[in-house]
Amino acid sequence: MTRKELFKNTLRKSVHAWKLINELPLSDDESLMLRHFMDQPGFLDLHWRMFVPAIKGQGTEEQKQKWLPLANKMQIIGCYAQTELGHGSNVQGLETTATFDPQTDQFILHSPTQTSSKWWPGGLGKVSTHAVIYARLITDGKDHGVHGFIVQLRNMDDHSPLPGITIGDIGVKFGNGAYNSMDNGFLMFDKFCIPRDQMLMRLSKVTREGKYVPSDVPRQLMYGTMVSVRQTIVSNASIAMARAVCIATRYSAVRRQFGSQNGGIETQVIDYKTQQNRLFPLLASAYAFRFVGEWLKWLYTDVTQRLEASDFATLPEAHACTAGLKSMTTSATSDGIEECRKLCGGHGYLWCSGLPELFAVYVPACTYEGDNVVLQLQVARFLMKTVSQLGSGKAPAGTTAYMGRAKHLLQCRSSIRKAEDWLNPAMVLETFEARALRMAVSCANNLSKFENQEQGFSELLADLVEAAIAHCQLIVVSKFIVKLEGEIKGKGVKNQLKNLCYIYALHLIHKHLGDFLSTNSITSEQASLANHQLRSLYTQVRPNAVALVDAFDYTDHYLGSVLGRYDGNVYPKLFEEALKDPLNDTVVPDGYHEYIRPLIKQHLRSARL
Ligand SMILES: CCCCCCCCCC/C=C\CCCC(=O)SCCNC(=O)CCNC(=O)[C@H](O)C(C)(C)COP(=O)(O)OP(=O)(O)OC[C@H]1O[C@@H](n2cnc3c(N)ncnc32)[C@H](O)[C@@H]1OP(=O)(O)O
Ligand SMILES: Cc1cc2nc3c(=O)[nH]c(=O)nc-3n(C[C@H](O)[C@H](O)[C@H](O)COP(=O)(O)OP(=O)(O)OC[C@H]3O[C@@H](n4cnc5c(N)ncnc54)[C@H](O)[C@@H]3O)c2cc1C
Repeated sequence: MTRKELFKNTLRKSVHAWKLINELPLSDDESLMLRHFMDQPGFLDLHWRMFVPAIKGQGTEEQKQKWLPLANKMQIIGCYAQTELGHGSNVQGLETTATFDPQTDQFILHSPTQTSSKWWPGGLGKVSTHAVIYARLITDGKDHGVHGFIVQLRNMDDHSPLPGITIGDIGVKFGNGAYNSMDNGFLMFDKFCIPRDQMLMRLSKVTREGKYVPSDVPRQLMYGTMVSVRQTIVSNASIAMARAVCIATRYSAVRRQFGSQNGGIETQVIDYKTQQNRLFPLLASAYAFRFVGEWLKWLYTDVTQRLEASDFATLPEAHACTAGLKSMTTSATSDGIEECRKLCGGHGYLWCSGLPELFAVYVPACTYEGDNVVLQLQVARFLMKTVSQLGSGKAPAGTTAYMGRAKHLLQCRSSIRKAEDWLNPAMVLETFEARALRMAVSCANNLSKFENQEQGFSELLADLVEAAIAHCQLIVVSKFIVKLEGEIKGKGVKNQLKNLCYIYALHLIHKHLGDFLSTNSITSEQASLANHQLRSLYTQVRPNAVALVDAFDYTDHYLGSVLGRYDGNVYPKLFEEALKDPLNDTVVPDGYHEYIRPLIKQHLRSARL
């Protein structure tokens, strides 16, 4: 499809989905499932996942009563317009202004520079009638920082932009289809006025007289919508990883290369230990991310309930966990999808393998909802704070509780003696805890050598990110282990999941061996025992690998991959796909008479001379 066709077709699908949701009707969970099968980014994502939650989280009761019924019936369509051309990560650096005019009881929204143009918001370019706009609040000449406002963008009769608003799509993005179904947009305000009651005023207010009244709740609650989406992105990482792994695993069982004895059949590539060493850790990651996603959902629900009761104690941890796990799982999934493409050899590069499109549509997850490095630095700040409070009498809680055993973890030596010890959950966990704590403490020690903490922090950024990743990996491993300790339905399933859990953990040790060795969390002998155990786990997973991806229950239609077909009938279908290509509509291609024939005829003439 052309961009225009793709966009229009996505509108058609979205509106049809909305019709089904109402007519059947579908529950919230079923509606999410429908979005999952629609399988295309579109304006509904931003309306439901960001616009509505922003009003719910930051609006007063009156604002919610006014705006939510309209949004819930989709009588208005909204988006989340925070990022600008000049600033995305640095939210406090946004430039759009919202200046209160006491004469008219209005805010005047203005884009003072080119870099202050809103740039990127999904659904903004062509669809949204409204947006939650983030802008600097100015009253009586004083800048109070960034706040949220509900703003109507387009005329409700003919969809034209309201006077004072310039709006459009930012252009084609990475990939062929992929994220191009979405109208990511730009927006500029030219002294555009909105009534005072359209500032989202749950967290702070501006009175009729123009007085700014901050509330006593943390201002970071303004970032709540991002926390909520980051949490869902972790579960989505599992879905995308599982999809790529399903394709690569099934195809690896179909594909044969080398190893034929006496004219017999060749070896299935899935039987090569190199293939297993690249594929099975990704299979394990798909399960691991699913379980940590379930846990994160619980954590998010818990913190939301606490916030409602004005208990803000766990907010920093919820922020660190959602930011860190969003970052870690999306980076691993993007890399994993690309690895799955390579695992499928040349055919993985074909569009009909399903992997190029999956990669193109998935990879912006490393950037949207917070650049992955920027987010790990938030985790690092949280860890440095926690380390600095050790010994103060305040026991670390939640995911940093292990730091409370700092004395032990800083000096303990791993008691792994034989390969099977690597199947002991307590030993594995302690190894990850020791590594994470030692990396965090080492960063804290290095930071303390700087007189200026901020300067030290910026000097040590790379180490800090690594410490944050170590902490996040510990969380994923520990939540996988917790999952195994709970009730798991299905005969034999627990053993399979155990294998995957240890593959996940031991492969991380292998991949980050430098961390584990340099922190003395393990010795090189223990590392080689881990590798030995890993190979044995691969052998155990091998006979069940296809069943473990079939368990994701993806239909062929959803997978959209000739290589990942359930029936394994790959080769005839590759031909079928090739023959569908428009280039094969004619035997002699368009352009032959214009370019090829004159070229070769000229060659023949000169050859005769
Ligand atoms: C089934 C298939 C379906 C598929 C559907 C997929 C689902 C996804 C749908 C939507 C898809 C895409 C949408 C994408 C939308 C967007 O991208 S919206 C824009 C997102 N933008 C960002 O994420 C910006 C990133 N930047 C920030 O979040 C912050 O500014 C940053 C965290 C970098 C902080 O910058 P600072 O300037 O340092 O922060 P301050 O504002 O000064 O605050 C400092 C303190 O506040 C704490 N903090 C920061 N963020 C939060 C938070 N969210 N919650 C709680 N606390 C927070 C921070 O730790 C500091 O605390 P301290 O002072 O140290 O104690
Ligand atoms: C597909 C897509 C959809 C989006 N949808 C929306 C939307 O609906 N609404 C919306 O408001 N926004 C949206 N965005 C914008 C998105 O949230 C931002 O692009 C994102 O937050 C990253 O910010 P940035 O572009 O400013 O990156 P930058 O911060 O400019 O990053 C550039 C580089 O600088 C590095 N960097 C930046 N700061 C630091 C630092 N402090 N320390 C070390 N390194 C640093 C980063 O790691 C990165 O390598 C979307 C983006 C994409 C790609």
